[in-house]
Amino acid sequence: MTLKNEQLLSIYQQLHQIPELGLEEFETHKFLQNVISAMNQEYLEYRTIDLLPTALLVKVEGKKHTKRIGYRTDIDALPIEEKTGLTFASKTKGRMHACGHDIHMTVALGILDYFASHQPEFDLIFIFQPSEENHSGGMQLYNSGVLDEWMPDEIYAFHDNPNLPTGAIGSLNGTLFAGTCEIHADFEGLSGHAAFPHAANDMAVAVSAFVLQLQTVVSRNVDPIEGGVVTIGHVVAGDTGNVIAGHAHVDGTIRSLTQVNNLNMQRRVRVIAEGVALTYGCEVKLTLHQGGYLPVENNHETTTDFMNYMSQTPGINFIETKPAMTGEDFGFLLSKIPGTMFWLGVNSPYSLHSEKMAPDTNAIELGIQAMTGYLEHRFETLSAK
Ligand SMILES: CC(=O)N[C@@H](CCC[C@H](N)C(=O)O)C(=O)O
Repeated sequence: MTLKNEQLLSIYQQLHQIPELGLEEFETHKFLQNVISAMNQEYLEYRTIDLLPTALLVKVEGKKHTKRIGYRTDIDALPIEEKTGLTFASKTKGRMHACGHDIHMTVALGILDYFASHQPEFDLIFIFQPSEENHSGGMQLYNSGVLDEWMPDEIYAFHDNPNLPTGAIGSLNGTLFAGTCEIHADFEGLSGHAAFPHAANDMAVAVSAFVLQLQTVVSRNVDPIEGGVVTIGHVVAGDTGNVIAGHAHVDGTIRSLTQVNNLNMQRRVRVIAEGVALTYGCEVKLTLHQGGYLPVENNHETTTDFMNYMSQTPGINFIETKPAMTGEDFGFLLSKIPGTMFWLGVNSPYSLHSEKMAPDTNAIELGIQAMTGYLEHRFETLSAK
């Protein structure tokens, strides 16, 4: 059987209702297994990973085994309270598929279902990967060795994009997404009475200086043609208005389109933190964590073929996009396996990670059609080589 559009929509709505954070996607894993177990099993083989129990790999045995193509979807959600008002909104308080990984999973299931009943020319490896938003699920999966026997020769994945028209396919040759590095810093000073600042060491002042000085990293240390991002999204200091804060904490992110630039920005953030500690006579504990969030660098050969197919095939709206400062741990997989990441338009007025993000679900069918068509075309290209 092949899944009909109403069934795909129902799968999407059920996934949307059960968002789970990275490494906790147990219900999602079970749901995926149930859906896949109803497909034609003739060509399917499965792998799970003891150390990453929510991951699931499915091989579709091809007619030939001389090439292997990987297709990856992420499966985790975000710690966000949903405010879409949808009838099938999240059933779990404080959890939401606000990054559209439920769309990614549904499209992956649609493609898998198609090839489960139309045996592919070569082996296909479907990777249902946990924890894209944090904990570097892609890197953990790769390092687990699960792919060693099933290593794809090339790999593909997409991210949904609320700014593109429904079903549009976007990509580029080169770096699609940024490499990211998390910033976490704790400042320790001395709390005291608001009336006696000279007898205390105010971490509200120190952390303010840190946040302001970080603004010089992109403006003064980065080649303006290359660009970069340093965002501090979370600052806390002290507890009340008449007590000097003895402790402050910040969380943020560094983003750049090259790894060289990312390392340069990390070095500047470290120097600024040390400088603030010296200036304000406090202790600072700084953690910079990049993990597997390397820049997403599309391979020239696969991406040229992908873009040619998408731009020349009737019925596909292909848009050559600019690089974006979003991060993706698919960057790690692309640093090991050549391949292509692309966008799928879902036309929503609300951005990724918004509590109101509600993708246009018509994109599901269009995404499945575009990608099954491309894979069939890719098999022909590879067979002719
Ligand atoms: C597509 C997307 O929104 N990805 C996330 C990836 C987060 C990486 C890491 N946890 C970090 O915060 O640097 C993004 O925020 O871009």
